[in-house]
Amino acid sequence: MDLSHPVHADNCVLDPDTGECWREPPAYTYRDYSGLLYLNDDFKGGDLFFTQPNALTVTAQVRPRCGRLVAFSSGGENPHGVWAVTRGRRCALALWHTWAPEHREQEWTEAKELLQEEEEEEEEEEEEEILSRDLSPEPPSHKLQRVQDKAGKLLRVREEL
Ligand SMILES: O=C(O)CCC(=O)C(=O)O
Ligand SMILES: [Fe+2]
Repeated sequence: MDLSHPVHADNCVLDPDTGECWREPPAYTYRDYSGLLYLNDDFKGGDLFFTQPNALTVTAQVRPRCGRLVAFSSGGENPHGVWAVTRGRRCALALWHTWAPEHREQEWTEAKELLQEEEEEEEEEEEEEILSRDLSPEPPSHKLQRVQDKAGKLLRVREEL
């Protein structure tokens, strides 16, 4: 087989003899999802293909087209390679997504914290409002009870007195 990119998995070391894929260095073990964005199609050969863990049996093939994006999970379940480019130049942008917290972007963390703060403030305001209603001189016709639902969101359950 003449290949531009040998068969591999993106986050583990593939052993085609056993079909196992070792999630250890030198593999980029923190990769969770892979994306390939193709930037041109004026070349010959260079199709992306997926195989079974034996690295031989081709299960799917994708022709790069300008603007085509291929996405797949990065593990041993997706061994893939690239056939030889026989004419022209093939341009592609490889992208990887990780859930690993140590690779989290600082801005992402900050935005998440800001949103969390805002949510907590809103909850506090709501709580104060409910308390002040309960303390009002007129006898309340309803008692508001707060219940924490599974997703952690606050639900108000009106309980008739
Ligand atoms: O260029 C492609 O189609 C595949 C590249 C790839 O598999 C990789 O960079 O890990
Ligand atoms: Fe890859």
